[in-house]
Amino acid sequence: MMRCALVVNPHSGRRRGDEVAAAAHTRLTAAGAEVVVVRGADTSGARAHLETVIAGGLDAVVVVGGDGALHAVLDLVVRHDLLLGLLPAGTGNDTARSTGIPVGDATAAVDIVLAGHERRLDVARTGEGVHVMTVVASGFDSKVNERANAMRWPRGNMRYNLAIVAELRAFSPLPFSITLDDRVIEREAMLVAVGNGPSFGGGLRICEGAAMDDGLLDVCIINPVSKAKLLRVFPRLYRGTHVSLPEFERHRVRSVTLSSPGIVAYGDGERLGALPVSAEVVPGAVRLLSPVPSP
Ligand SMILES: Nc1ncnc2c1ncn2[C@@H]1O[C@H](COP(=O)(O)OP(=O)(O)OP(=O)(O)O)[C@@H](O)[C@H]1O
Repeated sequence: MMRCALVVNPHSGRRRGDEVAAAAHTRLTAAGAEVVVVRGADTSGARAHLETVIAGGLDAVVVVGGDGALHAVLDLVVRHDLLLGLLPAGTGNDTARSTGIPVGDATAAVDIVLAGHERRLDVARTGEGVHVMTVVASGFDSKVNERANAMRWPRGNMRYNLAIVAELRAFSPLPFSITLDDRVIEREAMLVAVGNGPSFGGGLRICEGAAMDDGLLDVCIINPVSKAKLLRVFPRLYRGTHVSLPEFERHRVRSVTLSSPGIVAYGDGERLGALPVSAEVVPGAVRLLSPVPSP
C-alpha cells in the first residue's frame, strides 16, 4: 500500500487548495492509499510537519498547490528520493503545465498519481542549496516582483499589472556578468532567465524549448529592446515565439552564475535573494508521477 503525504497549501490559487485536497483525500483513500495530511501555517511549518512524516516512512509526497508550494518541499522530496505527485491548485502552475498534468481537473490529476508512472526530471540547485523546478529569473521580472511585493494595494493580479507599468517606465537595461559553465560573458540585458522548465509566471514561455529531462539548464537572455517593442512583443511570450527575435539569446549549460549589482533573483516565483546567484543542474533528481513515464 502506498503511504503518501498530501501537502496542502491553503493559500494557493485563492484558497482552492483545501477544496482540491478534500477531493483528493477521498479518491486516494478509496484507491487504497494511506494518506497523511500535512499542513502548516506557512512554508516552514509545512516543512517541519513533512519532515516528521518522512521520518515515519513515506513513499510519495503529493503537493496540492502551485509552484510555490512545490518549491517549499522540493529539497526534502529530492533528498529522500520520494515520488512526487502534483495536484495543481495555484494561480500559475507552471510545473504542471510543462509536464502535462491537467490544471483545473483535480480528478484527472489524482488519477495520474494513482497510475504511478514515474518520470525522472532534472532540477536546478542553487549555490545555497535551494531547489528550483521551473525558472530562476532576474532583471525586469525580479524588479516587478520586488515592486509588487512592496505595494500594499491592490491585491492579486492587478498589483502585478500596476507594478509592470511602473517598472516599465523606470526600467533601463542592466549590466549582467554571466558565467556559463567556465566561460564568462558580459551583457546589458533586460532579463536573464535560467530554465529547467520552459515557463514561469503562469504560462509565460520565457525559456521555450527548455526540456526538463535533458540534463541541462537553458540560460535565456533578453538583450536590450525599446519599451515600445517590449510591449508589442510581450504577448509572444505566451506562445514562446519570442525566441526567433534577434534580441533573444540562449545558452545550454550545466551550471551558471548570474551577477548584477543591486538585482535580486526569484526561483519558482519565490524570492531567492540578491545576486550573485549560481545554479547547477541535478539530472534526474525528481521522480515525478507523470502522465508519461520516462522512456
Ligand atoms: N504548504 C504550505 N503551507 C503554507 N504556505 C505555503 C505552503 N507552500 C507555500 N506556501 C506559501 O504560499 C504562497 C503561494 O503558494 P503557491 O505558489 O502554491 O500558490 P500560487 O501563488 O497561487 O501559485 P503559483 O506559484 O503556481 O502561481 C507561497 O509563495 C508560499 O509563501
